[in-house]
Amino acid sequence: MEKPILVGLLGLGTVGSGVVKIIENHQEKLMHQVGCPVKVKKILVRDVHKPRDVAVDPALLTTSAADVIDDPDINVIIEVMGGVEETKEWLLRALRQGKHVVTANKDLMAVYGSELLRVAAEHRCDLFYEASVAGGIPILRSLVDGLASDRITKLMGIVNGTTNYILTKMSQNGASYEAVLAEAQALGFAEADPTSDVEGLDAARKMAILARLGFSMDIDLDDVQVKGITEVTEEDLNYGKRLGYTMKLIGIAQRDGQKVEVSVQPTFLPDSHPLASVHNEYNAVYVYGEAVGETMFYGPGAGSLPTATAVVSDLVAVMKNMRLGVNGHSAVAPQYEKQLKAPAEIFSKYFLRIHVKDQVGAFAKITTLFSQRGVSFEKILQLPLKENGLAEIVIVTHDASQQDYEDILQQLGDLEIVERVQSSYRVEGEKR
Ligand SMILES: NC(=O)c1ccc[n+]([C@@H]2O[C@H](COP(=O)([O-])OP(=O)(O)OC[C@H]3O[C@@H](n4cnc5c(N)ncnc54)[C@H](O)[C@@H]3O)[C@@H](O)[C@H]2O)c1
Ligand SMILES: N[C@@H](CCO)C(=O)O
Repeated sequence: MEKPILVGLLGLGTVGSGVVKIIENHQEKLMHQVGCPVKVKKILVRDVHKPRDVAVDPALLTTSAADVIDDPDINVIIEVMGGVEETKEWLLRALRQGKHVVTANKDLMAVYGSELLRVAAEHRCDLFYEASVAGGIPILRSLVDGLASDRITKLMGIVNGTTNYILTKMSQNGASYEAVLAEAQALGFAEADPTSDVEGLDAARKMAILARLGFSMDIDLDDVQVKGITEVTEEDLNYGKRLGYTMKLIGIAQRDGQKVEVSVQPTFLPDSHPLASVHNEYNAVYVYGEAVGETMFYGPGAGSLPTATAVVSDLVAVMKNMRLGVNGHSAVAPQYEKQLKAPAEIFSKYFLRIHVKDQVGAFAKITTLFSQRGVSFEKILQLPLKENGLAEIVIVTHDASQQDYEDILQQLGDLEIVERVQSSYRVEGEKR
């Protein structure tokens, strides 16, 4: 029998347990694909005595990272422990010793991906990170290989399972935000600190990775405009329903000419849009290519086994490369210089909900602000409020530039008749 490929695992939590299960349960298939057995040789954990939901030989467990990273027999390091600074140092150490790396860590790849990929190439090592974006959906490989011949112009996706789970349950069952977040944590979708899920940062990291690959530009996390779902209310979701919209946390990366925009924000989509029917922890990424047109990739975006599938598929890719002797080509330097759009160059429709004093002429003052900027209304609702002398106005605009819209919002806030701006969201996915 051929010598086995030996794997070192960093982390044995939700994803790590799934990785161990898949490597054990699919041994025959892996063997068929790569022609030799695959064995987990060492696993880094924090507590060797902790009960686990996967059976592992206690002799494999260690609390010393060096036992895994510096083991000369280990060929591939699988990093599923999370963290950024220390994790980066450990992975650099592994790469410099000629070990291939597979990681599910978008926090790391969004910030240090370019550096890690460069060091991997210098040492003729593979560094794959399919699981870092959209869990079980093979979206990175689809962009890099499947759509390699096309020019991608837009990526639009639901790339965070936790927030999609929360928005789905809030809107379908009227469940409370806190209760559903706790459910998502119990189901293993949420990050150890779910702030990065609900405040949009997790999705922003994934969009930075997607945009970098899709547009072949050095997009940084700081280039992504981010807004999370913490301020989304039941009233907003209900108004959306009345207007035929579904609320989703949407990542958008769009290229017009040489200029790009990348953002993550709660967004209203028409109910008929394919992304509107992506529910619970499922993810989907819409990819528009100049030649291919529209494609959509759909699947589970989080969870133990779906994510582990992507990790182990990366492991298979590393092993196939090892057999062919072609490791170390996973990094392709960006082809284009990054050019970000200015706010005056970013266009969309907007949903706006404001509370105004129910007085003669109030509405005219509001419409004047919009018309001065050349922004027209597509839909308007006005309802009296229980609160004394106030009315609620809901507006959906036609296309407006982000610059014009932000200026209007600021001027609305200064109007004496406007009590408060309740909420404001981008509206996407309608024919322009
Ligand atoms: N859970 C998912 O659905 C999912 C999906 C895609 C990507 N990811 C990513 O995969 C990684 C792991 O996620 P998870 O959900 O399995 O997290 P987890 O918290 O369930 O597991 C991480 C494990 O690593 C261990 N660990 C962390 N630092 C360690 C250290 N210094 N030494 C020893 N052990 C350490 C923790 O004790 C924990 O058991 C993260 O980067 C996450 O963003 C998770
Ligand atoms: N917390 C992440 C895990 C998958 O990356 C999510 O909810 O999508």
